[in-house]
Amino acid sequence: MKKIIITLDGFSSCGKSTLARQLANELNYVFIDSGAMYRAITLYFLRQHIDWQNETEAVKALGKVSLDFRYNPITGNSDMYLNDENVEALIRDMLVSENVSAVSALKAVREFAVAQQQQMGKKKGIVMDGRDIGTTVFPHAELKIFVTADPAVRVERRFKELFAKNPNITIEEVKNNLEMRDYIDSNREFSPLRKAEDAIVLDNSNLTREEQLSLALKWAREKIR
Ligand SMILES: Nc1ncnc2c1ncn2[C@@H]1O[C@H](COP(=O)(O)OP(=O)(O)O)[C@@H](O)[C@H]1O
Ligand SMILES: Nc1ccn([C@@H]2O[C@H](COP(=O)(O)OP(=O)(O)O)[C@@H](O)[C@H]2O)c(=O)n1
Repeated sequence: MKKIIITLDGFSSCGKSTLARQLANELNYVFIDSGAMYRAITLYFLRQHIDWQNETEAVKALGKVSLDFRYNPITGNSDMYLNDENVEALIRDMLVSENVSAVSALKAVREFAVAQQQQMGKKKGIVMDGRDIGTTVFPHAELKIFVTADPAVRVERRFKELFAKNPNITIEEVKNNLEMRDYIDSNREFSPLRKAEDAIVLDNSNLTREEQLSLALKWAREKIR
């Protein structure tokens, strides 16, 4: 059967990874959470105290970063590995969330991540979510979805998720982080978050996970046919 590339882009916490994972499972495709790669790079920079505004230092540090996704048989998902260490939980930390958009705005970081993402899509049969997947990484993808949801709904969803892991987190903290990242991601010079012209908009503010999947699957099957 014909294999395609499916891209999902959009603001923070609107359900992109959830939908991308669901789609990949249904279609037996590879799912790549591109945000995890930017988060892992950020974790490395923070740990090594890299002055990332210094381009030479950032490029040198990137030379020591090795990223890969490995299947986790317990969760059934793929975990992010940074230099052979499973960092899946660590990269969801608030400290990483506070710095990831600044790191992701750097030209050297984008070139580093995008080249690897394009390589992963060579054989097609892939669902990738992020901010610039339909615009920069795979501009010729067969199906592009721009996921969106009401800002208050997005804050509530992310808060619920983070609160389950850390009851000290406040809704204000989550809201501020989402607003800050959305602003930086949309206004940066290289590969800002944009809806690709040929992307379909999916507003899931009032959709269940099952409803969003069935809509997206319908679009995917129309393209695969
Ligand atoms: N349709 C939905 N209804 C309710 N919660 C959802 C829905 N889709 C995703 N979520 C939840 O919202 C949160 C953010 O989803 P996620 O997929 O991580 O978003 P993104 O990848 O866009 O940042 C997660 O806790 C996820 O389980
Ligand atoms: N393709 C991508 C994916 C993520 N990112 C950056 O990485 C951050 C974290 O991405 P993420 O997908 O994990 O974000 P959320 O799931 O928290 O919304 C984003 O806020 C962007 O700054 C990016 O620049 N380009």
